[in-house]
Amino acid sequence: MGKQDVGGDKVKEISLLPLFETKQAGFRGVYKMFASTIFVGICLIWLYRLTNIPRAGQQGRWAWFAMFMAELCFGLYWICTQSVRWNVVYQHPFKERLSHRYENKLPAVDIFVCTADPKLEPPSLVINTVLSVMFYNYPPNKLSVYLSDDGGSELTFYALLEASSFSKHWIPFCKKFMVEPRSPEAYFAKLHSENDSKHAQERLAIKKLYEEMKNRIESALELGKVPEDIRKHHKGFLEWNPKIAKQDHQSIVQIIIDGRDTRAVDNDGCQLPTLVYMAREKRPQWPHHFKAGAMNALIRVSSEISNAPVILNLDCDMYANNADTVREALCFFMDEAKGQEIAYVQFPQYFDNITKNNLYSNSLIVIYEIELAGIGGYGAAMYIGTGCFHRRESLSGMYFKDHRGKLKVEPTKQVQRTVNELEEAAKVLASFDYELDTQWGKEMGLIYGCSVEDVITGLAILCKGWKSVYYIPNKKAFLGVAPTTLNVALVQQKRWAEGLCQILFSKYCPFIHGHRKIKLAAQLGYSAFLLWAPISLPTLCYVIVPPICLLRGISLFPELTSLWFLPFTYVFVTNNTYSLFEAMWCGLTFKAWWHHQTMVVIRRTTSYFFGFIDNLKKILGLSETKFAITSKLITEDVSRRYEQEVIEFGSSSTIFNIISTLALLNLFGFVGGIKKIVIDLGFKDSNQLTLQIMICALMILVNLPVYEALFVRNDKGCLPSSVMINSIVLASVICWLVLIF
Ligand SMILES: O=c1ccn([C@@H]2O[C@H](COP(=O)(O)OP(=O)(O)O[C@H]3O[C@H](CO)[C@@H](O)[C@H](O)[C@H]3O)[C@@H](O)[C@H]2O)c(=O)[nH]1
Ligand SMILES: [Mn+2]
Repeated sequence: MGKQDVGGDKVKEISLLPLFETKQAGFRGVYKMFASTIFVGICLIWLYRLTNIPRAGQQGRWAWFAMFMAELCFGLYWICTQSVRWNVVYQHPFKERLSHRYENKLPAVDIFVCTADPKLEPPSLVINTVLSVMFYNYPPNKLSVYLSDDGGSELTFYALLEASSFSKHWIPFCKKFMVEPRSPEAYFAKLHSENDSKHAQERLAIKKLYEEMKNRIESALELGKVPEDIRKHHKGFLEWNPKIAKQDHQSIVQIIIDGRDTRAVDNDGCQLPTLVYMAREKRPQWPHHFKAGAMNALIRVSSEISNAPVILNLDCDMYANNADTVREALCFFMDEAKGQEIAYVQFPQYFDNITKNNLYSNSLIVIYEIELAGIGGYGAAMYIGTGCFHRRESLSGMYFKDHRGKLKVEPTKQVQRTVNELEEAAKVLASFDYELDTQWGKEMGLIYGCSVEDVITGLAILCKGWKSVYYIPNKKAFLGVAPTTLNVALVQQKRWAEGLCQILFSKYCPFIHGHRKIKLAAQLGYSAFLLWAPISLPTLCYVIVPPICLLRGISLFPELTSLWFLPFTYVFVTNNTYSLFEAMWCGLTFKAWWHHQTMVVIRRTTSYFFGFIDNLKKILGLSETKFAITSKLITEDVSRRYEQEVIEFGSSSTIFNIISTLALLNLFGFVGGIKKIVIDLGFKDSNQLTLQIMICALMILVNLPVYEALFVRNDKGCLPSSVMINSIVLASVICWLVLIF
C-alpha cells in the first residue's frame, strides 16, 4: 500500500501497532481443574503414609519412611512442574511491520559462533554454521560474524579462510534461488527433485566446489596440520608456530573479511559481512572458564570492531535454518511499548539428527514446546545458550534502570582505523590479563564458575530488572547436533544437572536473588530444572526400596482392596496418560514417549545422581567446575545403530554398571516377590504385594533394552561382559544381604 492511499490517521495507527503479540495457550481452565485432582491425589498419598506408619519394631519401618520422603519430594517437585504449565504463552512477531517502520533504521547485529576442539567439533561442521549465518535476509553491511576458537587451531582458522572464499560463490547462489537452509551441508543433504533446470546445473557446480573445499579441509585435518603451500598464502598463519598448544597460546584476532571495505564483495559484486577469527589467550596455569570465557572475550573484541547493539550466539554445530530469524528477533527488541525492557530473546534448540522415535529422548521437545514457553509466560524466559539474541547492554552487565533509549542504529563505526590497528586493539581485549581485577565473569558478561553459564547468566540479567522472551518460530530457526551415544548423552545431562543444581546454592538462586524481580511462579518454574540433580535421590529410593522389600515380603503399598489404593493408581495413571498426551501433542510417537520413560529412569539414577555428588564435592571444595565438550563426531558403525534406534552402550563406565545393577535388582525383586506369593504365602494375602510387584514389573519393562544389551546383543554397542559380571555379582550380593539381615 502506497503512502498516498492512507490518510494521516491510518499511518499513525499502523505505526502504533505492536511489533509482536503474545497469545496464551488454550484449555488452561480445563488443565487447572485436572491438575487440581492430581494434587488431591498426591495429598491423599501423603496422608496414607502419615496415618499408616509401621509401629516401632515392626518390619519395614525405615523403608516406609524412605518411601514417604520420596513421595513428599515427588509431590513437591510435581508442583514446580505445574507452574510451567499454567501460563504457557506463544509469541508472534510481525516482521512486515518491522520492515515498514524501520527498514532504513535496522540495527547492526553481531553473530558469535563458538568452537572448542577441532577433533570433537570438526572444522567442516563449524564453517557450515558460519556460512549459514553469513547471509540472512538482512543488510550484509550490518552483519558481523565472529568465530571464537577455544581450540586455538590453525586447522579451524584454515577452514574459516576456505569458507570466506567459498562464501563468494555460495551467497550469490543462495540469493539467486532463495535457497534454504544456508548451511551447504544441510542444503545438499536435502533431496532435490528437478534435475536439468538452470538451478540444478548451478547446484551441481557449486556442490562440486563445496566438496572440493571440504576435502581440502578434511585432508588437512587428517594430516594434523595445514600444508606449507597453503600457509604461504595468508599472513594469519604466522601466528601459529610449533610451540602453540590448545591451552597455551597468545591471543589471535584476524579480520578475514572487513565489511567496511568496498572491495569485500561476492561474485555478484554485493557487499559481504565482516568475518573475524578469534582465539583468546590461554595459559595452562590460568582458568579459562570455558564457553563463558570465550563469550566474554567475544563481547569485548566485537565491541572494538563492530559493536552492534544486538548479539546472536550460536554453538558451532547449530546452523541457521531460517533466513528471517534476525528480523523476527528484532521485532521484540524494537517494539515501541514493550521492547525497551527485553534483554534477550531465546529460541528453542532443535536438532537435525533426531531419530524417528527420539532414541535417548534428546530432542527435549516437551521442554521446548511447553515448559520453556511456560516460564516465558512470566516474562522470565530461560537463557539456554545457543540460539539466543541479546541486547549488548544487558549482556555487558548493565542494569535495566540505567538503560536509556532505543537500540542504536548506527554502530560506532571504526571508519578511520585500519584492519591492523583494530586487530591489535582487539588482541589486548582477548588477552587474559585484561580480565584480572575486573567485574568480567561476576557482574559483567557471562558468569563464571558454573557449567550452565547460560542459565545462571540469564538469571543474573533478570535480577537486574530486565525481561526476556522465549519465541518458537513456525519455521525452525536453528538446527543442531544431538548426542548419538548413550554415554555422550548422559555426560551432557550430568553437566547440565550439576550446573543447574549449583545455581540453587549460588547467589543467583531464583528464590533469594530473584525475590521481587522474578515472579514466584517463574521461580518455581526454574526450580523444575534446578532440582534435576536432587530429584535423583527420591528416584533411587523408588527404584531400590520396593524390590528389596519384595524379597523379604515387606509390603509398602496399600492392598488392592483398600480405598487407599485409589490415589496411588489415580496419580500414577493420570500423570502418565497426561505426559503421553503432551508428548503426542508435541509431535512425538508413542515409542518416543516410551524411550523417554527409559531415559528418565537412566538419567535420574546416573547422570543426575553424579551431578548431585559432584556438586557436594564442589561445595566442600573438593573439585572444580569442568566442562566436558559434547562430541559432534559420528562414526559409521555408531551411526548405523543410531539410525536403527538401538541404544549404544559399548563401554564399561561406572554409569553402565549402575544402570545394569539396578535393572537386575528389580528383576530379582520381582522374581522374589512372585515366589513369596506363590510358595510362601500360597496366594494368601497376596493383595498386599500387588502394587509393589507392579512397580517392579514396570521397572523391568522400562529396562528391557538394558537386559537385551546385557544378555542378548553381541554387536559393538552392547554392554561388555565385565559389566554383566559386575552387575550380577553386585545385585546378588545386595539381595543376599537383604535376605540374611
Ligand atoms: O571451553 C569451551 C567449551 C565449550 N565451548 C563451546 O560451547 C558450546 C557448547 O558446548 P557443547 O559441548 O556442545 O555443550 P552442549 O551441552 O551441547 O551445549 C548446551 O549447553 C551449554 C551449557 O549449558 C550451552 O552453553 C550451550 O549453548 C548448549 O547448547 C560449543 O559450541 C563449544 O564449542 C567453548 O567455546 N569453550
Ligand atoms: Mn552442543
